[in-house]
Amino acid sequence: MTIVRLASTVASSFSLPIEQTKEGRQKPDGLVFDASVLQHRPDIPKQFIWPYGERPSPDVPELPVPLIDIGGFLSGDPLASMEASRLIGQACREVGFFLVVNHGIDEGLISDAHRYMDSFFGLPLVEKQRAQRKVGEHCGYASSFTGRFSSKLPWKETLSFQYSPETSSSSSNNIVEDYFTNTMGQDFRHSGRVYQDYCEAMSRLSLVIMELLGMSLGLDRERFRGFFEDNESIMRLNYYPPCQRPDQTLGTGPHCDPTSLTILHQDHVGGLQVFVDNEWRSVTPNFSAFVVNIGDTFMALSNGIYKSCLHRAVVNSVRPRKSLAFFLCPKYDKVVSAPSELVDVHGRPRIYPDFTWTTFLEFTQKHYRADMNTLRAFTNWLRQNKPSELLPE
Ligand SMILES: C=C1C[C@]23C[C@@]1(O)CC[C@H]2[C@]1(C)CCC[C@@](C)(C(=O)O)[C@H]1[C@@H]3C(=O)O
Ligand SMILES: O=C(O)CCC(=O)C(=O)O
Ligand SMILES: [Fe+2]
Repeated sequence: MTIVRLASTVASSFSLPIEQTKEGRQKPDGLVFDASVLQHRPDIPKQFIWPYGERPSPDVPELPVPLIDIGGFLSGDPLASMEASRLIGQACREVGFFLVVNHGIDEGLISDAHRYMDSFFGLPLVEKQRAQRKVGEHCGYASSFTGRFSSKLPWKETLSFQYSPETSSSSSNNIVEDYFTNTMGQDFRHSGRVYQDYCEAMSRLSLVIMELLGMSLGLDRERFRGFFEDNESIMRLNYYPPCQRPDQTLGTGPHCDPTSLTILHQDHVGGLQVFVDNEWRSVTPNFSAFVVNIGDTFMALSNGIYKSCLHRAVVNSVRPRKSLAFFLCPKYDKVVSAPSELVDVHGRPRIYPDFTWTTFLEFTQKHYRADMNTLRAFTNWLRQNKPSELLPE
């Protein structure tokens, strides 16, 4: 048995809601992902070994991801805005992934956000565990998800935290900065500030993209912007340590994001792959661009017109890889329901039942491990369970 390190206080406090409900498995042994040890091991623990059919292939062709220049839209140029929304519409109907350039976000802020990831993930495991993610919660430090799943573990460590912007009805907030100091101590005030600023920039950018998405669907540009203005989003720092058997494992398994819109920034290493036309394709790193993709919640909001696309991340044996993922999510109790303008056009009925992000998030944390079928499984689950406040009889 390959137990790398037993940390009884942490491991024994885990329960396995997802594995128990979905696959009926038992609690796994006390495997704890200590990257400083595991990254050098020529044999990897069996829980990280993925089945043959799901392992990464060595030569993956590059995906030509559409490059959307939003500089003209930001400066109010009507022709450039129409062109940007047309290209976004095309990308979202076809694949659901695109790159955004000329976004106006300070490169220094992006570099700092990457740099402070090195500081956090470079800490000894016990220190990172001060921010340990608890069972059933989606925020905090997670290493390989040993507490939630017993097989096909992802080769990564993550730190996730909540972000919601200051709105006219909320008092000024330092939600991210406070999270860092409350969980990690005063020494983390500066990194907390960097991620607070980064989240604010991401939230603003996501609202701009929401305007373009609305326009591209023939709606008022304020429609989706207004819906997400009071977003309750998730920021996630993904750190993928080197792995001596990158051919046997995955950094993040195949999934569609259950969230609404993801704005990802990957470092120079590379590892993001998207499943298009029945094959995996890699997305080449571009430091001056953000990779944007539609998530399941926006797919439902667009009545299935825009696609949430399957993707994953692979690891390598030499260099750690970092990515910053901002997951735009609606305010928890807002009802996600496609606007009537997108229903019954071109013979397309309303495809998804109404739901709230609270219910969908809970589904992914307690009942279902996000994969390529999350939205369909959630829809079926909703129809069977019928939360009375959400579904008509
Ligand atoms: C709501 C969420 C669940 C996951 C994080 C996220 O904020 C968005 C995507 C989800 C995830 C990344 C999809 C792949 C599987 C997963 C377990 C992971 O590898 O991290 C997912 C996240 C989760 O914590 O359930
Ligand atoms: O690290 C990456 O490139 C992708 C990560 C991802 O898909 C996710 O966190 O949802
Ligand atoms: Fe993802």
